Amino acid sequence: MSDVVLAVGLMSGTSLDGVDAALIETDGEAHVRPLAFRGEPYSEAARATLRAATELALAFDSPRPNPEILAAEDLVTRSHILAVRKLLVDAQISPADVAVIGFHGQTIAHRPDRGWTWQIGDGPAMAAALGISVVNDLRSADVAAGGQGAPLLPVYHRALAAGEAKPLAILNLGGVGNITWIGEAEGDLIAFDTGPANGLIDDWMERHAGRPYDENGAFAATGRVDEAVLKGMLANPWFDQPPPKSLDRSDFALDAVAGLSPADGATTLTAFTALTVERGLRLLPSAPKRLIVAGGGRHNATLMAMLGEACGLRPEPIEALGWNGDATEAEGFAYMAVRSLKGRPISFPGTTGAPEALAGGVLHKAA
Ligand SMILES: Nc1ncnc2c1ncn2[C@@H]1O[C@H](COP(=O)(O)OP(=O)(O)OP(=O)(O)O)[C@@H](O)[C@H]1O
Ligand SMILES: CC(=O)N[C@H]1[C@@H]2OC[C@@H](O2)[C@@H](O)[C@@H]1O[C@H](C)C(=O)O
Repeated sequence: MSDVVLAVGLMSGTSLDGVDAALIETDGEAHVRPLAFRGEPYSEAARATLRAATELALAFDSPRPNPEILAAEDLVTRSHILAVRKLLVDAQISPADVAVIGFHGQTIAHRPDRGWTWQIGDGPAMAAALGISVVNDLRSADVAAGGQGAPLLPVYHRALAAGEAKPLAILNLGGVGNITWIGEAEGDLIAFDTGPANGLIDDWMERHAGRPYDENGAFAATGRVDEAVLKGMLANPWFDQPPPKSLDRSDFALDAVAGLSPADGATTLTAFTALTVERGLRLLPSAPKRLIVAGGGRHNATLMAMLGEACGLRPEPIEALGWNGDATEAEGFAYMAVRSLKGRPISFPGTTGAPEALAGGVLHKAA
């Protein structure tokens, strides 16, 4: 295992909750050893800046320079640089010992249908500030080749699940949900976005409860599911559309639940998320033996209970496999950066709909 290196991965997800930074030791293949993790929450002001940038970017026909977006990018870059510095101090690792940083950046608009996806974050500035090579823009090559540009985590999920019984499903419940199905045969990898995961719940909580999210699902536990509203939301033909498919955080809205009480709205949206996953499971080649859950949504007890009921499969937090579900995404981008350095693929026909297995990412070398 001579080519095992130290790599940092950085993710700022669609929930705009903060920067996740992970340090792993990996060869970009089967060897993965998580070493350290830090989550750095964004301030309210930072969240507002990022939210404004996403609203602006979504209205664009294609990515182009804009002062507000450049200011948001500067914020993203500086927050991530700080997160890496703190992570390395915690881990007592010198920057000189880190081979590469996988810098996902902040998705401000995801429009594969228009031929682009846009993650902000200045790779060259980060490489210069930290003296470590940076791989960013991990989705664009896939979209340019006709893929969805997402989800990218499946290649990491496959490495994590190497020793587990198959078929296995790994569900990521972030702002948006995505699922990875790993089959028994080599190369059996299917993945797609399932729908909004916590995104709509967070929006509802912010608007009707003055809180950024429904901690442990306590609020949703107090309401009732409005079956008629839920049925209407699930009638969206997107859920039956076969993969590949991916979403922008804003592709679903709160209109359908607008007339409900705050508690019933939270409960109905939580049930909606659970049932979108059940719809996703129907699109898989075969039923998984286990449903492993990563991402912040695994902390929502009401959502996890509803998932179990909807899917007929007990959802297990990814900790059941010995991994830290708060760190999985950031670790995944560290792993992908190492693969990128080696020219190894990070997206596949079964995951993003890429025409063939594709490498991705843009390298910015440390000076
Ligand atoms: N204790 C908790 N109880 C309920 N929900 C929680 C809890 N902790 C986190 N969450 C939910 O998880 C979300 C964050 O999850 P995560 O960090 O996985 O998303 P993300 O990475 O930003 O999104 P994406 O994966 O779509 O890019 C929060 O916005 C919140 O809704
Ligand atoms: C465009 C974009 O940033 N998509 C995210 C988002 O958040 C979850 C889901 O939607 C997934 O497709 C993706 O992130 C994960 C990390 C992925 O690419 O696997």
